[in-house]
Amino acid sequence: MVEKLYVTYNDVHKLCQESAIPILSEFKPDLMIAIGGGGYVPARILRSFLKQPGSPNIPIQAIGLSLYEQLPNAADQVVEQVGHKVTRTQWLDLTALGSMKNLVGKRILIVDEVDDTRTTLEYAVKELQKDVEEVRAKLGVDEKTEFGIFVLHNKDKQKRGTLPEDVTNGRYWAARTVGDEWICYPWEAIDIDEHDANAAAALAKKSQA
Ligand SMILES: O=P(O)(O)OC[C@H]1O[C@H](OP(=O)(O)OP(=O)(O)O)[C@H](O)[C@@H]1O
Ligand SMILES: Nc1nc2[nH]cnc2c(=O)[nH]1
Repeated sequence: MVEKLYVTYNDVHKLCQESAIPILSEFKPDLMIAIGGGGYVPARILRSFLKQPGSPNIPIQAIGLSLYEQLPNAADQVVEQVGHKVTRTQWLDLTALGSMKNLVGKRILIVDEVDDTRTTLEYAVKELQKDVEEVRAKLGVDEKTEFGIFVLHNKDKQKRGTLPEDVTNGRYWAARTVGDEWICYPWEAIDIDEHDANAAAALAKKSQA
C-alpha cells in the first residue's frame, strides 16, 4: 500500500515561510506563475514572505495544468491516477500588454505544490520558454528571462520529465524532499478535522518510534 503523508495548512504556511529566505537571497523573483490548482495556495502564502518593505507585492499569474485524473477503482472508490497527457485548463493571456512585458527580462518563479514525476513542471517550463521567445521576438527585446521553481515537496524518485540544468542547479527550491508516498494536502480534504487528526497521529507515531 502507498504510504500517505498528511500535510496541514500550518505545515504549508511554515514551509513557505522558511523557503522564502533562500528564494529571496538567491533569486528575488519579479513574478510568480502558480500552477493550479495545487500551486495557488503556496504562491499566495509565499507572496507575503517575499514582500519587501517599500516594494509592491510580487504579482501572481496563474496557469492551470492537469495530469492526474480522478478515476473510480474496482471497489468503486475514487482514486487519483497519473494521466499521460498534461491538459491545459488555463494559460497566460499573451494579448494583454502588461502580461507580455512581464515575461521578458524577468526572474519568474514557477510555483507548484509537488514535483512527482516532473511531467507537469517540464511541460510548464517548456511552454513558458516558448511564450517568452514569442514575446521577445514580437517586442524586439533581447533581455534574458530566468525561470526558477518552488515546490513544497519534491519526491526523490525516477523522474519522467526533465528540467533545464540551469534551473535544477541553483534555481530550484523544494521545501521538503520526500519518498514516493502520496501526499494529502489540506485543500483536498473533505473533512479537515479528520485530515488534521491523521497528521497529528502520524506525528505522534513518529515521535514514539
Ligand atoms: O510531477 P507530476 O507527476 O507532473 O505531478 C505534479 C502535478 O500533479 C498535481 O496536479 P494535478 O494534475 O493533480 O492537478 P491539481 O493541482 O489541479 O490537483 C500537482 O498539482 C502538480 O501540478
Ligand atoms: N495530492 C497530491 N497530488 C499529487 N500529484 C502528484 N503527486 C501527488 C501527491 O503525492 N499528492
